[in-house]
Amino acid sequence: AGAGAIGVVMSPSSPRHVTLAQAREVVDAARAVDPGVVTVLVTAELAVADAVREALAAGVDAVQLHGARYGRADLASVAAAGLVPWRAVSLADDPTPVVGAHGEDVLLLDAPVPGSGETWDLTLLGEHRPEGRWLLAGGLTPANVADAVRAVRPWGVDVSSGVESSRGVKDDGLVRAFVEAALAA
Ligand SMILES: O=C(O)c1ccccc1N[C@@H]1O[C@H](COP(=O)(O)O)[C@@H](O)[C@H]1O
Repeated sequence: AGAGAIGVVMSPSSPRHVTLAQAREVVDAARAVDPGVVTVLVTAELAVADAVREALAAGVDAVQLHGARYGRADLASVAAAGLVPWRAVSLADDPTPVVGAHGEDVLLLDAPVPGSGETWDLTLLGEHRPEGRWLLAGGLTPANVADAVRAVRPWGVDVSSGVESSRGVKDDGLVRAFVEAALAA
């Protein structure tokens, strides 16, 4: 649909959790369509050593670690394995977010519960809107993504629930509508 990156969720309690074989299949399929697409292993639960092992086996480019449980040492472990570290937090975890503050290449600002489809109050960012490579996430949909982009001007956006027909099932039309709205904003 024109997205610059795709994620495979490896977080056992998520309805989107995939096996290694499924992750490889998704990554290979995405690259067949767009060899330049960035592929990301997404987790809020795996120990970093497990996330790195699965990421290398799946052949992804980056690892997106969600939540305050992951710190600088975890992001360093990702980088040491030759993978690109992405840090994902809510403002409750990090009220004054700065890209790279924990060694991440990309910072993602999300609602408190990742993958919940819940929005959060973007005005809370106030004067602490990050600069550089940061992604906005949390309850984005084809209907609200343009307003959100115009409000806080992120480097990019990320979505999961808002492009699904039912929980855990992506909808091709919604994905296309989301990317179109985001790129036009
Ligand atoms: O989608 C999940 O189930 C998930 C599980 C564990 C960590 C992250 C997860 N998703 C990420 O959550 C945000 C926002 O999702 P939503 O659009 O609000 O549903 C996004 O970064 C997803 O990659």
